[in-house]
Amino acid sequence: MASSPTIQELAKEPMLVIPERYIHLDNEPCPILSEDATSQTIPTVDMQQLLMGEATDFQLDKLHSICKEWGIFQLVNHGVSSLLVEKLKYEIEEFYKLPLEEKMKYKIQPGDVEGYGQTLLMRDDEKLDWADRETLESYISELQKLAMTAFGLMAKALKIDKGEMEEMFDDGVQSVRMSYYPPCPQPEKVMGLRPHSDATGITILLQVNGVEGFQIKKDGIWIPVSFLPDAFVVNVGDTLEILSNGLYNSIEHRATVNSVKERMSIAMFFNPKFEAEVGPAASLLNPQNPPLFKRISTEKYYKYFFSRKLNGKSFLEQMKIENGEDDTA
Ligand SMILES: O=C(O)CCC(=O)C(=O)O
Ligand SMILES: [Fe+2]
Repeated sequence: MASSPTIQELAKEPMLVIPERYIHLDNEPCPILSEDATSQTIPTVDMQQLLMGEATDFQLDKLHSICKEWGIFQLVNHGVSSLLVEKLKYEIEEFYKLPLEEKMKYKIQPGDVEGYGQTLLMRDDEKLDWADRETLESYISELQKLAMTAFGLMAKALKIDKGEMEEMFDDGVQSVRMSYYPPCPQPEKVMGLRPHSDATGITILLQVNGVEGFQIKKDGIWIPVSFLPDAFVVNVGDTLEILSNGLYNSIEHRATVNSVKERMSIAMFFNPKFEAEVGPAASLLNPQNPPLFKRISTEKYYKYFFSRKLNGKSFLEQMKIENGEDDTA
């Protein structure tokens, strides 16, 4: 989608009616909240408490039930320096303020996955230069440590072999999506980011400029999420739902826009490593608990990952074993 990097530019034109191309006719109840969708607070997980010896069992049980029932939480006391986070937010905001010509220097090239435009940024590529490189690099490495700690705790909570989690996610593939959602004169007709679940293990989301718009679908209802100051929003992705054999919930979510203020977010995705296989953890399976999902190579998984259109929980649907039959063998 390298051809449409200009939603930000488009939004600068005086406009009362939005171009057809951006109108979502298939919107489930329009992204503007219905009257009864009160803002609920998603559960909070305190990393410091989790890592404290005595509290561990209680905290782990709490983490476990949150991942099962919600698949999403605010992570506080996460240990990432707030100075670093504030610096990153500032630099992202400054980047989007640059004139188009400047931003276009970072334009995504055909065949590339990184750059200014509508796509993902991948790590480990020397051309990364959006925000000050050092800030983004430090943020990525801090979040990588945090994600590995979270995976370790989840393995404990799931009572699976730690090795099984590590096998899938240690030295895994990370990707980043920075999103800029301009204000829109008809916010009820468009979608910032359409409903989807993340194909990741976990995603760590940071809201950049304090403007809200992130919503989750819980028990069939869209719920707006208010970000706590200094918190990350962490969500379970499809591969963790699969690894946990359906115990953990890869939550469906979307981003809405408003008519007044632009919104920015940065999502870091932690995916399985290339050599791994995606499937339920063997240590969870037994005759009473048969696999609910197929096991596939990450090669197949990534083929899907890069070709997919965001569409609800369609990947998980595809991965489900119907009638106990595994047709991937
Ligand atoms: O911008 C947001 O708040 C959501 C981003 C998101 O869900 C994604 O990038 O997958
Ligand atoms: Fe997402």
